[in-house]
Amino acid sequence: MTPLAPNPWGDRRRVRIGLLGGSFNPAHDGHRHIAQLSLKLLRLHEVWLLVSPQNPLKSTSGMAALAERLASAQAVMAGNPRLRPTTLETALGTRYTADTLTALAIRFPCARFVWLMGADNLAQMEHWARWPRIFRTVPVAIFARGPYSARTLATKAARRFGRFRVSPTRPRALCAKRPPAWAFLHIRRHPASSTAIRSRLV
Ligand SMILES: Nc1ncnc2c1ncn2[C@@H]1O[C@H](COP(=O)(O)OP(=O)(O)OP(=O)(O)O)[C@@H](O)[C@H]1O
Ligand SMILES: O=C(O)c1ccc[n+]([C@@H]2O[C@H](COP(=O)([O-])O)[C@@H](O)[C@H]2O)c1
Repeated sequence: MTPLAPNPWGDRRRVRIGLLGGSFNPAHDGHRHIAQLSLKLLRLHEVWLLVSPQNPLKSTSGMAALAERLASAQAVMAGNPRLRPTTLETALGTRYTADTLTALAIRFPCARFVWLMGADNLAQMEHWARWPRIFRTVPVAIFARGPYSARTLATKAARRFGRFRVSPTRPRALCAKRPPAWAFLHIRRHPASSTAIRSRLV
């Protein structure tokens, strides 16, 4: 994909795109698991992986180069052209998710975006820059992960937008919802984590 082509679809269809932001340091099967489930459960046309130039809340120490993390995402997503690793945040010059979503909405007016993330990220989202704007810009799908699920539903972000939570039994309706709208999806959990992979490498 040419990341900043004005309209990759060339028509006025509202294409449904899931955005999976991450460090991908490195990418793993847990990422592929939720990306594939997103295509299916949310009826998405594509998932774009946004390989982050640098998570503002993570240390730069031990963070592999962007090109290396992109290559790992390409390797893990290989074989499914609807799962697209990108460096869109670098191209857009954005670092914070709230800014990325605003920039993408302007750049791709024919797309309907939905933000995808694991339950661990919902738990720390209250520390993200201008995080309520994320909920007001796009629908959000949160995937069960490890031990986080029960605990995250009690966190600040979940409570603040609690009344906008939609039923997880109809996830495909999420994309068409006007934000704020979010769903917690009780999927089969996948145990993979980049931290565990890195610890095996040293
Ligand atoms: N096994 C998994 N199950 C569900 N969601 C996951 C899983 N692994 C990663 N994610 C989600 O994918 C996104 C990107 O994750 P990230 O690249 O930080 O991987 P990670 O394994 O969480 O990394 P690290 O261990 O370095 O924090 C985040 O929203 C994260 O919650
Ligand atoms: O916008 C922020 O303040 C912010 C703070 C922490 C994480 N994020 C985003 O959350 C996504 C997941 O990050 P990570 O490092 O947990 O894979 C990724 O797209 C980051 O850019 C965003």
